[in-house]
Amino acid sequence: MGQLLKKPKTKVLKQGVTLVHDTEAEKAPLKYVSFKLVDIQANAIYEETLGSYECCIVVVRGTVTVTDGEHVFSNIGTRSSVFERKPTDSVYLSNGRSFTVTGTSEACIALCYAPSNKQLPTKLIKASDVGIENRGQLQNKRLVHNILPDSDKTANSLLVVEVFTESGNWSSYPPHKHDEDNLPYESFLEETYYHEIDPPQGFVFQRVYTESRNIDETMAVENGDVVIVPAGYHPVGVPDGYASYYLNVMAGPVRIWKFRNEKDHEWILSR
Ligand SMILES: O=C[C@H](O)[C@@H](O)[C@H](O)CC(=O)O
Repeated sequence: MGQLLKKPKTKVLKQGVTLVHDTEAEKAPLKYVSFKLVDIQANAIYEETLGSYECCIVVVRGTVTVTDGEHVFSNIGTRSSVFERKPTDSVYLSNGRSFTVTGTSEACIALCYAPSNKQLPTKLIKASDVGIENRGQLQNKRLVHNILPDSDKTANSLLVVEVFTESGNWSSYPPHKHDEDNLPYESFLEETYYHEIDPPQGFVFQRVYTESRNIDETMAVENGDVVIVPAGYHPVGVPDGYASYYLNVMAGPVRIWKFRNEKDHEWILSR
């Protein structure tokens, strides 16, 4: 297997708290972005103190209570499955903050990290405040929940978005990249994908490839996998009969999402 596809690797941290993904521990080839996925049982507590990182805690499913010692966000989370296709609650915590997450039901949280040196206020990103976008046409349609878009100044470097792609459709397509620090034409953003598939025995195809093809991995991605995008184009194709969910984390030297479509495939936008 190449180095960009990460399968779940469970590690019990303490009673009722299981680490499922940890890109840093898995030595992912990333400098800016890191990602953890944690399963929390009811009444179990995950705790962490952030160094020079900020973190967006996304309540993937179930409900939790988050506190940083000053704020308490009780019983947040809106769904028992991502495939309810509704936005969820998230919490932004800046560098230097300590926090705990207590399960108020059986829950799964995504911890999305990026560098941060200027401490910003802790913030509950309510489901009702998440921007919803229907993008694309024909077989390129997808539903996007903008949890932390670059237009939202809550964070210093973190960008977080979740994307739903229905049966037989493509997303992150036409292939685009954001791997050159060349504004205003393109920004450099590393990216992670946390994938879920419905029904869960399904798979999606994702290719990650650079202009030079020094990176060129085509993966069959299964439910619960993570894909690392250090650079390059990164389209996703969803087989007939299945639905795809992925949670994206992006970060780089400048917090702007400015991508470039691959010239060979840009024509599909003008149909
Ligand atoms: O760069 C961002 C990621 O590729 C996805 O969030 C993508 O933009 C989703 C989409 O528009 O298909």
